[in-house]
Amino acid sequence: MAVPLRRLHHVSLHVSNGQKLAYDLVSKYKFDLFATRITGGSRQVAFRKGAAVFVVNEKPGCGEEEAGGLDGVTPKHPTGLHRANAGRQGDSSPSILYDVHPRHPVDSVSNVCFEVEDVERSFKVLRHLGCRFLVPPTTVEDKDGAVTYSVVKSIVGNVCHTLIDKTKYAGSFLPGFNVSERDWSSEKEDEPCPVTHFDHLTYACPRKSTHQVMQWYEKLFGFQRFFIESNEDVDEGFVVNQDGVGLRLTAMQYWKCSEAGISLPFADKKEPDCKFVIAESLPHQGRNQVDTFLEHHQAAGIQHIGLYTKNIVSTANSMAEAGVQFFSPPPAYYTQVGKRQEIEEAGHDPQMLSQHGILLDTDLQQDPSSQRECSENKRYLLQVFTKPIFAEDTFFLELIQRRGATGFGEGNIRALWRSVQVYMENERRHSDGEGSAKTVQSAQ
Ligand SMILES: O=C(O)C(=O)Cc1ccc(O)cc1
Ligand SMILES: [Fe+2]
Repeated sequence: MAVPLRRLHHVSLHVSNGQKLAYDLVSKYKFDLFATRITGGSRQVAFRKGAAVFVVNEKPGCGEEEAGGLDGVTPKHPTGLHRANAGRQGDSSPSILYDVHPRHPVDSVSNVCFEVEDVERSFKVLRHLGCRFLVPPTTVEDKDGAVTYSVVKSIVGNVCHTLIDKTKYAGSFLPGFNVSERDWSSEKEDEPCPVTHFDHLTYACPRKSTHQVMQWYEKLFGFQRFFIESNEDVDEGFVVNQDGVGLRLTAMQYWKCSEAGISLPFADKKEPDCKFVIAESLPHQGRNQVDTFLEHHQAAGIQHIGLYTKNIVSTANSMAEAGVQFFSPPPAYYTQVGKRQEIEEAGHDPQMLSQHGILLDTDLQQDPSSQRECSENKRYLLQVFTKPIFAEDTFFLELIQRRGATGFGEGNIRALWRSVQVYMENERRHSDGEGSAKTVQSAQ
């Protein structure tokens, strides 16, 4: 039996320069810094935008090992599964909570933390199914109650999952963190960046690994296949093989309220949570974004995260004004007769979309269940992709606004790839000219 997931709680990043990323997340991507945990051994800082929460962990200095990251938890308690009060500041405080210090050589987004019903039980079930745990069930307390967590290695590269049970915790984030006083629940009406949650998370994986990854998530966490396109082949997935793009995409999702019928205080009906996309490259198609990621990241892993926004134009505008760089397709994209009409029929202005490289794809599938909200029965989605956010050409963010369309647009993927190629070509020319070894930097 799979372990049911309640919801995605946060995504954590491990970087060498936490201050730089904190600055970028707040000043450029408009996230709010809302919780910190700063000890002698580490800095953990949490940022939120709606329900999208990132925890940035600064990598400890050289020489510290993975086990050192758990200091005080596993080594001192090799058999005991509980360790109360670890969150209280003091000598016994572990250097990192709710995660491990990875030994990954480059900055990486490596932990997706899920809330589960029962961490002890999940641990037993998953261990029985062959999972490797980096942290056994561990309890952390503060004045607002207790949280139990455990960290399991996933089948994808350096990705881990923290499983967390917050049912006995009344605080607003996690024990051990100092949370700022502001009321984060209220949503501002005139919010220029209305990002509400993580829409999807995309893994870059080696060729032919998709089935194994899908099976792992199905068997262990009850994920279900989600067809990106109605005529998608079950085995082949959604294949984009045109214009020099050679990608195989397969998507899966889970439900916030599990099949087991658990009643949740925050979700009274079943609804899909964040989708997971597995991307692998097709052979003999030349370079592509997935291979670039695998090379620079030195492992399979989280290639990008789609942030759901209610207004992509305003979100992209305000992020761009603050210095975020987006990939833009060639200007001809917005003047092609078909695309221009498609954009206008969707009620958008091609000129506005072109300013920041926003792409639009219309979904022509017939699915009466989601046509209500769309004009003229057309479902579409708008996407825009940022340039990589770390020093290496690896992880990037995406903004996505959906109008009925639940999948991903093939046209958008091809347009994105063209933009990346133009960008890489310019970078190459630039670095050849300047004799610099630098690859991609999000600039400013
Ligand atoms: O379209 C999307 O948002 C996806 O997430 C699919 C995808 C996967 C990998 C790429 O390199 C580009 C696009
Ligand atoms: Fe995406």
